[in-house]
Amino acid sequence: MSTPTSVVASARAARVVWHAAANESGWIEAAVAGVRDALQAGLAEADEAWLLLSGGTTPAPVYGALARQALDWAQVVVSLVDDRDVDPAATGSNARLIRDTLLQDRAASARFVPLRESAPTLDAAVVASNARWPFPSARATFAVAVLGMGDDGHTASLFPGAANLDAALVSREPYAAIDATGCPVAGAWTQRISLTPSGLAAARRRLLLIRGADKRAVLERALTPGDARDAPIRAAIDLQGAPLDVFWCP
Ligand SMILES: O=C(O)[C@H](O)[C@@H](O)[C@H](O)[C@H](O)COP(=O)(O)O
Repeated sequence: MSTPTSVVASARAARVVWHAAANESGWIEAAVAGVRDALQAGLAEADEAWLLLSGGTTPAPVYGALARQALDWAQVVVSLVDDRDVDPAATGSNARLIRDTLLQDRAASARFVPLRESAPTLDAAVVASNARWPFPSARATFAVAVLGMGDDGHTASLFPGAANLDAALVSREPYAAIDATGCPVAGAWTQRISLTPSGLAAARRRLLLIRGADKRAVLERALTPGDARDAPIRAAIDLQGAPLDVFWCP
């Protein structure tokens, strides 16, 4: 017997906690507090707390403010939710974004584990990242993942319409290669390495940073019944464990 639409919609809505701020400074403060609290919880139970970050144009001010937080950064491992198949010094590199924003100030003492640089080719980088994946672990916890979302409902580099999206959505590996050729929101960076829902499921906390009315509407639509292939953010919303903490401002 199929589940009534209203039940699916309310089930998804219950998997999201909204943290709406009136302005950018309030949004930054709330998001930084969310990440800091998740890292501190992770450090309270393990020697190492992992923080996986997304790229894009939205999170930089949050990462810059986070870098100034008084945390035991030497016990934090920073890695990526996804990256593009570009040189680490290129403007489109998420690794470069993290180096330029988060790995400064107090957070400079964190260990950084980039994705794309770990091997000569994208496919080899996916193999290396999956081989290196430490979770579950007795000494490290995947404390928090910071996600973004595009206007097409993608998160990480899980783009609707991507050739290998279906396989990535059901993969048991933490990372997958994504060919986002033909996906408008991917822009010039069509070849990607991305966390899969399996990889994201290992995170104790998952935070989504979005801004503006358009993205709020995209997320509200994603809370209605429908397939994650049409709005891959649904794969993050539907994960078991802690609900998705959404930090939004106009
Ligand atoms: O590599 C990337 O592009 C990101 O990891 C991606 O998941 C990003 O978070 C969204 O595309 C939102 O990007 P904006 O913040 O630029 O809208």
